[in-house]
Amino acid sequence: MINKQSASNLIILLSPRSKTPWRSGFNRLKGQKAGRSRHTIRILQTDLHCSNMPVYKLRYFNNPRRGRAELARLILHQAGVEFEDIRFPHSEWPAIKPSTPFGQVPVLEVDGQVLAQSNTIARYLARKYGLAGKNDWEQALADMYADNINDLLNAAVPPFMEKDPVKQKEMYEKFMAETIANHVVLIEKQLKKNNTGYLVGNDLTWADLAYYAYFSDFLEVKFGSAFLKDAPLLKALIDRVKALPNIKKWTEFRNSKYPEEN
Ligand SMILES: N[C@@H](CCC(=O)N[C@@H](CS)C(=O)NCC(=O)O)C(=O)O
Repeated sequence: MINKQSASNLIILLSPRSKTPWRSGFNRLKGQKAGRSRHTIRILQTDLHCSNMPVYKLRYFNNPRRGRAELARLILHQAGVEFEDIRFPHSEWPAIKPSTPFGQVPVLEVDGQVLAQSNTIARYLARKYGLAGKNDWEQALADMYADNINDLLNAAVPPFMEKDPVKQKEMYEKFMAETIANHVVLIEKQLKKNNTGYLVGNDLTWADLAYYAYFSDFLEVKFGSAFLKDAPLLKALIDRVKALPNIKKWTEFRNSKYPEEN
C-alpha cells in the first residue's frame, strides 16, 4: 500500500530535475530493486491513482479552542486517516479568507479541492470512513444530532463574543441553566430510547463524536461536569468515546501539544 510518505517519494521519483533520489525513492516505495523504464513509472502512477488515499488539509484558526474544526479532526483520527492539521493565526486570516468558498473556516482541502461548512466536511468524512450510519434512516438520525450540535454551537456564540465580563458571565450562566440544561434532559431521553449506548443504531457514528466534542471537549473543559450530574447516559456516552483508543491517543497528544486549549 502506498502511504503519504511513499507518495511524496514518487513525486521526487517522477520529477525531471531529480536524478539521485530516483533509485532510492523507488526502493523505498516498492521495497525492491529500482529500474528506470517508462513502464515502471506507469505502474507506479497506476498504483498511486488506485491507492485511493486522498491528501487532506484541514485549515482553521489556531484560536479559539478546537472550535468548528474539531469534529473533522476526531473523525479522521478515529478512522486512522492521515491529514495535515493546519492552524493559522488571526493575523493571516485576511490573506486566507478570499481563498475560502464562503469567507469562513474550517475548510477541508481534498486533493486540492476545497470544501467548506463544518458539518458538510464532517458528514463527507463520516460517509467515507463508515461513521455515518448503516442505512438512510440512521444517516438521517446522525444528521439530526449533528444539526442539534450546530444549533448549540451557535447558541454559545453571543456569550463568547460579549466583551463586558459581568454581562458575559450572566449570559453564560443563562446559557448553561436554560439551553444546555434543557438539551441534556432531551438527549438523555433519546439515549434511553435507543438503549445501545450510542445515539444512533448500535454503533459509533459521527453524531456520538459531535456530542463528545461539544459536551466534553468544550463544555466540560470550560464549565466543569456539574451539568452532567443528572445525565448518566450522556456521561456514559462521553466516557465511551473518550476511551476509544484512537480518540484517547489524539486527545492526549493534542492536550500536550496545545495546552492553551484546555
Ligand atoms: N456554518 C459555518 C460557520 C463557520 C464560521 O462561523 N467560522 C468562523 C470561525 S468559527 C469564521 O470563519 N469566522 C471568520 C469570518 O467569518 O471572517 C460552519 O459550520 O463551518
